[in-house]
Amino acid sequence: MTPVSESEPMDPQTAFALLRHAREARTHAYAPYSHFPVGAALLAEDGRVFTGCNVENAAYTVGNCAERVAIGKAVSEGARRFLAIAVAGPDDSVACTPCGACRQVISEFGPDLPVVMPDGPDRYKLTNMRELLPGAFGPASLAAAREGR
Ligand SMILES: O=c1ccn([C@H]2C[C@H](O)[C@@H](CO)O2)c(=O)[nH]1
Ligand SMILES: [Zn+2]
Repeated sequence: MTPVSESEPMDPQTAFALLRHAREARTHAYAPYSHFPVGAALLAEDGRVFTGCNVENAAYTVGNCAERVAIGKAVSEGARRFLAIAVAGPDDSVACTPCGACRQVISEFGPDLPVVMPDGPDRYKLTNMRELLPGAFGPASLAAAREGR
C-alpha cells in the first residue's frame, strides 16, 4: 500500500484500501460473547499493514480489542511509526469509535494518527486522538511529573 504522510489529508484510495483490510480482519473476530465483531488495519510508515480483530475470553475482562491487537502485532514486528488506522465495527453504516483503552494506546503512537471508520457503503469518517482523547496522559506527562512541572 502506498505510504502517505501523516500531515497530509488522508487520500481516499488509501482510506478505502485500509478499510478493506479492516473488514477482512473482522471476519476473524473471536466474539462469541458480545457478538460484536471488529476489525482493524494499521498502516505503518514503511507500507506494511498490520491487522487485528477483537479476541474475547470466557473471563470477559481479559478480552482484547481489534485496535490493540493490531498495534501489538505491529510493535512486536518492529513498526512504531504509523500513518493511519482503520476500524470496522459490525455494521458498515455505523462508525465504531475506539474504546477508552484503545484511545490511550493509539494516542501513545500518534495523537494525530488518522482513524478511518466506515460510514455507509462508500463513505468514511476521519478522526484522531487529539479529538477523541483531549488532554491525554502521554510520554510528556511522565517527563513533566519527573521534572516537577
Ligand atoms: O472499537 C472497538 C470497540 C469494541 N471492540 C470490541 C471489544 C469487545 O470484544 C466487543 C464489544 O465491546 O467489541 C473493539 O474491538 N473495538
Ligand atoms: Zn478498544
